[in-house]
Amino acid sequence: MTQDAIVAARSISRSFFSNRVLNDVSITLRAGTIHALLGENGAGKSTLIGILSGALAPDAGDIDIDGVRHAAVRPAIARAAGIAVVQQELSLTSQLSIAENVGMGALPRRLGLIDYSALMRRAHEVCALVGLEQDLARPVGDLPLGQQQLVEIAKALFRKPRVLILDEPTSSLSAHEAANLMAVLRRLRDAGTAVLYISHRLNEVLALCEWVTVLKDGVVTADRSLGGVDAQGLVRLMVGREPGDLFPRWTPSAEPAPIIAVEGLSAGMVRDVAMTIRRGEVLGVGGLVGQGQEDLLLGLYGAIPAVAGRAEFNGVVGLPRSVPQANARGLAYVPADRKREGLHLIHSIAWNLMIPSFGRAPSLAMRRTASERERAIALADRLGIKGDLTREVQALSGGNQQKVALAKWLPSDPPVLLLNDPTRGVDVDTKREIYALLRRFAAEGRAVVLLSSDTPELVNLCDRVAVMRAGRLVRVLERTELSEEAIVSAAMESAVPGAAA
Ligand SMILES: Nc1ncnc2c1ncn2[C@@H]1O[C@H](COP(=O)(O)OP(=O)(O)OP(=O)(O)O)[C@@H](O)[C@H]1O
Repeated sequence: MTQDAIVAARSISRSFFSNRVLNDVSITLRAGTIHALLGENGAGKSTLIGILSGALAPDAGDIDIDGVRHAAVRPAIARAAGIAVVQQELSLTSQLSIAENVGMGALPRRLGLIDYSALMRRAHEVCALVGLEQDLARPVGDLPLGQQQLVEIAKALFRKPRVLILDEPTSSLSAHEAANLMAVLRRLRDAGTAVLYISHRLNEVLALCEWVTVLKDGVVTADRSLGGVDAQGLVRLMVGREPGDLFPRWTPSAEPAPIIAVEGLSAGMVRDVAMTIRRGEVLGVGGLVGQGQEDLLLGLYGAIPAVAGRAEFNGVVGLPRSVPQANARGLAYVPADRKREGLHLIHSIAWNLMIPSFGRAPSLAMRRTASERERAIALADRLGIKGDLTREVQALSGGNQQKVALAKWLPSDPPVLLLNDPTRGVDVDTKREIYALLRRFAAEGRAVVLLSSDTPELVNLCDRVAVMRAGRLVRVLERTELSEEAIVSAAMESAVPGAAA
């Protein structure tokens, strides 16, 4: 690469207590280059970007910014140099408006006061750029997770960064929004921005990036051009061995009789949805971000009130009116926002895994039973959650937190499992394990409803895919009709009221 280095980190090491997370890591970010940073969950990617952006100090090593050497980057230095980060976990303030969140920390001022018209103008520009079509006065907390992710990206662009670091920016975006973001990143690259792009979606990395640095257990195992590398080659670089197939081979096992049948369901954003869910199937739920997919799952789960609808649920007539009622009818729900809903962050991995199914409180620490402990160990093993199970969940990498959130539901074997984007932020090896697990689950005669922003996952794993737009179910694609193009075009078509799954 011949472009100018803006940031050059050399021999960076960093430990948390006795755990050495980065070991002698060097990386150079150059103007006009999109650079991928890859590695499995827990490899040290977020820690490295924390160090590059001033959120964390290294224990050893130094960092040149525009040719000036720093032992550690302070946040003010990073800001002045134009380094902006889009974090994996959102850092927005729910009560503030979209515009205020986007401008936060860089509010334009005039005569000492906030210049609201300049704020709105610039906020409009960057929101339009990322494809966020919303009233900018709306509180961010009202938006679904995918749109919040767009706000987070708009917030970074608001600062006109010279170095833009994105940690899993498309993990809650649909194929359409992700493609739009990639077009934006290419334009920024062409205008000279250095982009560091972290993603577990390898097709995106191949389509977007010119250079890759791979971390494995905190050590750089590759730092090279992406020219001539294919998806299998990327996996090989990351896991250090020959990759197997990502998706399991499976034969359809759906029973014709539905376990759940719903008509005229309206709940939250959802309008007049008719659908069936069958034992033995994985039913995908897709579409553009924020079209009511999450509300559909929450409506089925009794977590948001249904204003209308008839239903038969596992032999019982009527929609569940509350989460305990849904649990009693055999439904489990794994939320997307693991930090806020799925996990008890200040408790250990073991404690989280020991919480028995359907919300019963775990036994007190002094009285934990051997079977609870054994269950936690077996679950951790089943999903490849490595290391000491007494660690607090908040100290885990994002992907490993997601594994814990999923693992805690597995032993209860609920007849219907509602999953909200379960592989978001999860590395390729764990994805493979989760996919195999979900198909096994279906083969055992249970039903899986898989809301996913990852279109290849919908195509390769699902018996049928329900596509939503503006709160309505516009199309149900059967297995024989499934392709990424079919899902995207169904998502973009205008709504067809009354289409039924
Ligand atoms: N604040 C912290 N305290 C203790 N350990 C931490 C802390 N932050 C990160 N770690 C540990 O550092 C290691 C690297 O985590 P990091 O988040 O950098 O990984 P990552 O490559 O970004 O993973 P992912 O793909 O899952 O996001 C993990 O073992 C994690 O548990």
